[in-house]
Amino acid sequence: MSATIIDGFAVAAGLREKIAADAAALKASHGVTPGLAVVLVGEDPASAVYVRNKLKATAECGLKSLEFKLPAETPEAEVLALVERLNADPAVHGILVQLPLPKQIDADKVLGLIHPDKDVDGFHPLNAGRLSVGLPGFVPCTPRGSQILIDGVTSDLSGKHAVVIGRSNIVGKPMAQLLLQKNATVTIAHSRTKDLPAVCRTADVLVAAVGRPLMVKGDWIKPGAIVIDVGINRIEVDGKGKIVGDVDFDSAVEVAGAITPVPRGVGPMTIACLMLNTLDSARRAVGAS
Ligand SMILES: NC(=O)C1=CN([C@@H]2O[C@H](COP(=O)(O)OP(=O)(O)OC[C@H]3O[C@@H](n4cnc5c(N)ncnc54)[C@H](OP(=O)(O)O)[C@@H]3O)[C@@H](O)[C@H]2O)C=CC1
Ligand SMILES: Nc1nc(=O)c2c([nH]1)NC[C@@H]1CN(c3ccc(C(=O)N[C@@H](CCC(=O)O)C(=O)O)cc3)C=[N+]21
Ligand SMILES: [Mg+2]
Repeated sequence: MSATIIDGFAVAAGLREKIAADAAALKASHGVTPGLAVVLVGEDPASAVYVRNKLKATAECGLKSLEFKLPAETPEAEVLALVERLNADPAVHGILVQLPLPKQIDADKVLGLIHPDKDVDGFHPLNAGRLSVGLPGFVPCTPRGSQILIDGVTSDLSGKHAVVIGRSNIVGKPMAQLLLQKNATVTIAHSRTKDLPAVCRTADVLVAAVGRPLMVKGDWIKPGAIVIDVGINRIEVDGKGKIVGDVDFDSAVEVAGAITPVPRGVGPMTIACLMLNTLDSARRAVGAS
């Protein structure tokens, strides 16, 4: 038996179409175009791909994007000043500071300065707190997009065991919060977890957000489980660069019930949810929601 392959690329395209229609309606009713500011410090080649995909998606959805490319050696104070300027700019509804930041810059300081009402990444501690206590706020894009894909293949997570591998503030922890809201029984695994394969084998839903290429093997997976592969890893195969996930897709697809590929799985959903958060932010700013 081979798993259903979850087409994140297609789901994301559908989402972008809906966002484009809603953005056009907001423009007609309130004369406002949702604006997203992306701040990129340094020349990380992986970041460049994401930034390019974001620009494409904003154009497709009829959103305005403002790009700020700063040299790698930019002092922290300058990044903080830019964030303050964007906080004060009424044409900017969303601010995204691409991570990782160069080492002279304290990421927590920068993320904490982004106005929580413009925090479309959902990384500000206020939005993280809101998610954890069940108040409305911005939900981080990757977990939000992953949850949409999970909802597409199962309507009831109640009492199901969900295992999230990874406990980062940007993926693992908020993913666990969303699954908990759906009444799943949630386990968060990480680098100190003992016998990770055995823990994974008990998962009805397995989310891998680790950053270790092809780590999760087919024999770690419970037959029929939903497998969401968040990992984006660049590796060399026969001297050629290739992107793979944290899941060994070829062995996992034989065991899982449904699985996301990499690329064209979670990645495009992250970007679509960023557009969604930016649209939501603009709606709130003009009192249209
Ligand atoms: N598709 C998308 O849109 C996105 C993809 N990504 C990708 O997702 C992956 C995870 O990203 P991110 O959360 O930022 O990564 P982090 O490096 O911040 O976190 C990785 C987590 O994995 C855990 N971990 C590391 N090694 C192991 C191991 N051998 N066994 C079990 N757990 C382990 C770490 O544990 P500990 O806490 O103990 O160190 C940590 O909690 C990356 O590949 C990244 O590129 C990220 C964001 C968006
Ligand atoms: N402040 C901040 N917010 C982020 O959301 C953020 C970040 N920093 N830093 C880096 C990670 C990673 N990330 C991805 C976004 C899109 C794809 C994506 O479009 N992936 C496509 C193409 C992959 C490719 O060709 O490289 C796919 O999986 O099909 C992947 C990964 C967002 N991140
Ligand atoms: Mg993907």
